[in-house]
Amino acid sequence: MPSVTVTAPAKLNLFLHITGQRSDGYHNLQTVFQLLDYGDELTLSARDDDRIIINAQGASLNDVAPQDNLVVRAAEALRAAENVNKARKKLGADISLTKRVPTGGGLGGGSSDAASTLLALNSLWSLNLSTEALANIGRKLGADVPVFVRGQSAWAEGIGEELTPLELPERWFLVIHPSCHVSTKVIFSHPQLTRDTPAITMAAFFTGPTRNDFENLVRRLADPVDKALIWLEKFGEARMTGSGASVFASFDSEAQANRVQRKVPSEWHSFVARGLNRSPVAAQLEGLSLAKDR
Ligand SMILES: C[C@](O)(CO)[C@H](O)COP(=O)(O)OP(=O)(O)OC[C@H]1O[C@@H](n2ccc(N)nc2=O)[C@H](O)[C@@H]1O
Ligand SMILES: Nc1ncnc2c1ncn2[C@@H]1O[C@H](COP(=O)(O)OP(=O)(O)OP(=O)(O)O)[C@@H](O)[C@H]1O
Repeated sequence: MPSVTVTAPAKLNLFLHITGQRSDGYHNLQTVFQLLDYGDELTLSARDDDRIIINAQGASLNDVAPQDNLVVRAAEALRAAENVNKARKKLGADISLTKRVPTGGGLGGGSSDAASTLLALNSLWSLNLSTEALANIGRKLGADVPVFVRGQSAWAEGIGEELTPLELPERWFLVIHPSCHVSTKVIFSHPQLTRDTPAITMAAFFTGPTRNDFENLVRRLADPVDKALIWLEKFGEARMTGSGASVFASFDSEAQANRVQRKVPSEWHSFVARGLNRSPVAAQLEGLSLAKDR
């Protein structure tokens, strides 16, 4: 059975404005997704029966049952999709997941795992679904899945699914995950969340002031996030990503980011990553297509 190893890159939200709330409760946003060269790793192979078996290793997935893992939910959603010919063959897979991205960190780790699973199984199962079809399946698993399916850093509007690819300047990021978890659902439904930031243009992102609308609220609710931001602000402009709890600052070079990382207090998890305009997943899957053609 052919197998393939793919990355599931993490993301940062370089800014995040909440511009309104829809009648279904979801919030309209403006954000820039910056993909990172740091992520989880998945190795997948097709099975000749219809079982989907996950073997997850690494940090912080202890409380997630296998059937709730976004990897398994993505595989099941893919084979249940309308445009998949179910009569053709058994669609099963063995999937091993190595987690590196802190869970619930605003780094999109679970969403990226789901997207990489959709992309890899589309190829391994020879389904030939379009990127558009995969992004639509992904959207039902999480608002952040489509950007990872499309695989490019992007300007996003709507609930995060209206994407315009961006070429961002090359930067290095120091990301700190203070040891606390912020629930996306809880923070989105908080009565004190700012939900009426006026929309800006894409050009204003590059030139004007922006912020993360969750940040002030999360700082008040989660002391470790406040402490991490105060610490990181000594070295540059520090900001929270997504709905928290991770915070980041950007640097011109890897050496500068590494120098600051060496000073990070030991109670916080941290990593240094380069910003990517393109996800490595498409290139990783090209190798699989070539092997299948041989
Ligand atoms: C904060 C961000 O990470 C920014 O990139 C995303 O908007 C969140 O994306 P996500 O983690 O994939 O979130 P989902 O799993 O889709 O949603 C979790 C919960 O957050 C709320 N939610 C999410 C996205 C959104 N635009 N508005 C919302 O109100 C909903 O109550 C939803 O039930
Ligand atoms: N493979 C997975 N990796 C991480 N979390 C998973 C996975 N499968 C299910 N989950 C569940 O999804 C929740 C969200 O995880 P994730 O790491 O994507 O959050 P996040 O980084 O805050 O995401 P976002 O920035 O999209 O809000 C976790 O708390 C966990 O219970």
